[in-house]
Amino acid sequence: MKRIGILALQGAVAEHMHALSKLQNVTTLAVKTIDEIKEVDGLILPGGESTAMGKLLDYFQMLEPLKNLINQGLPVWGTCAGMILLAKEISAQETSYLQAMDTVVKRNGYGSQLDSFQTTASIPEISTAPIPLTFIRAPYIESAKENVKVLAKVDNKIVAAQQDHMLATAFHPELTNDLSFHRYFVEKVV
Ligand SMILES: NC(=O)CC[C@H](N)C(=O)O
Repeated sequence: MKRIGILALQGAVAEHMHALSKLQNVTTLAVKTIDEIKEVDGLILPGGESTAMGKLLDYFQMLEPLKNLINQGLPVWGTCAGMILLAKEISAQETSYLQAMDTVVKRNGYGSQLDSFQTTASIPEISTAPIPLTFIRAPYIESAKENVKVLAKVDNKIVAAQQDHMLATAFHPELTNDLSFHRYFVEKVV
């Protein structure tokens, strides 16, 4: 049995818990403190608003301890805002947060909320079937070092990537019925 935490300071927490509840051999925990995070085998940083989540992490003095846990190998998956939190650099922004993945991320890379969209992509590492992708005021990875494995591109922009125990998606698998990214995280990354 693997225990997956979802960082529950802000954002799409319930949706990830719901998706994970459909998998076998997984229990979920909405985590709000570093002590709770130390109890899980893997952590999801959900979508939401990266500035708000970053401020909350800072306010609750969780930024440095979480950064250390990730550096020590805690498996993490950042979706959308979570992907922004994981990036070493955020394009056109001075502050970045967990500085864990060797990526430069562009926030709101597709424009405003109204430019949210859905598409499908074939991502062989994740699933043999095409995967539906939901982008909501999404970021993309502008550039990544060669130790970052690019999993998917949409319109030639990197939208899913993995670096060792860290997974990042610009889109929201928890808002679709496709469980392949959740399964991949739990089985292959954690
Ligand atoms: N769906 C999302 O997580 C959107 C991310 C948001 N636009 C941000 O910059 O944090």
